[in-house]
Amino acid sequence: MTGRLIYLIGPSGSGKDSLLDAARARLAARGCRIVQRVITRSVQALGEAAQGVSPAQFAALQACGAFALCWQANGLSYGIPREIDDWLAVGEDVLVNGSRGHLAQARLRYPTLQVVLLTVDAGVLRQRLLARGRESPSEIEARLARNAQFGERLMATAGVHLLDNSGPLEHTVERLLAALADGHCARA
Ligand SMILES: Nc1ncnc2c1ncn2[C@@H]1O[C@H](COP(=O)(O)OP(=O)(O)OP(=O)(O)O)[C@@H](O)[C@H]1O
Ligand SMILES: O=P(O)(O)OC[C@H]1O[C@H](OP(=O)(O)O)[C@H](O)[C@@H]1O
Repeated sequence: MTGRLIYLIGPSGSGKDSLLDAARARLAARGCRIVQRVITRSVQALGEAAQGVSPAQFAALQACGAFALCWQANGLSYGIPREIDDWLAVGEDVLVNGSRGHLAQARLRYPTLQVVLLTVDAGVLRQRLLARGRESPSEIEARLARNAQFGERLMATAGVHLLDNSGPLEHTVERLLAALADGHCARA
């Protein structure tokens, strides 16, 4: 029996961490794990359920095969611990906060990956990033510029389930849970 790997992606500031936090208990009640990421970000700026490591520590973990998936973006390195393979192997569903830039590689390793793309109106996105205040104004502009690389191409990609988070977070939580329960997140 193999569990489902659900790969949540979306622009920086679209609300991935907020959505995972808000849905965490209900996902757990359904047997879906949310994996803790390893990120080369200072503990002060983590702002999410992630493990902060130095670049040297990240490189050492990567070298010894600690990650099922890993990527670089926004000047940081991100790793998904390989424990997810054990969970999937015993039939547990696993949800990861992924990267749009790493989607093709993730699909190569996990051909049945279920992709959920969180979307948000452009003006709302900028306001949310500014209000969050985790990055400097120039870093925020760089993140918005990164979004332009992806454009709307991903929204038209087969096997990508769109989930809009421009409105209240509680509504997005309900729609995520419904999509997962109904199997609307078709396997790629
Ligand atoms: N539906 C919503 N309504 C209002 N504010 C929201 C909503 N969803 C998220 N936010 C706020 O938007 C900001 C960005 O959300 P969050 O940090 O979860 O985004 P993210 O996609 O995880 O970003 P990143 O990829 O950069 O970590 C936060 O300040 C959060 O509180
Ligand atoms: O732009 P793309 O490739 O989708 O994602 C790049 C990475 O940046 C964001 O993390 P954070 O804002 O640093 O927490 C995402 O969660 C992702 O891991």
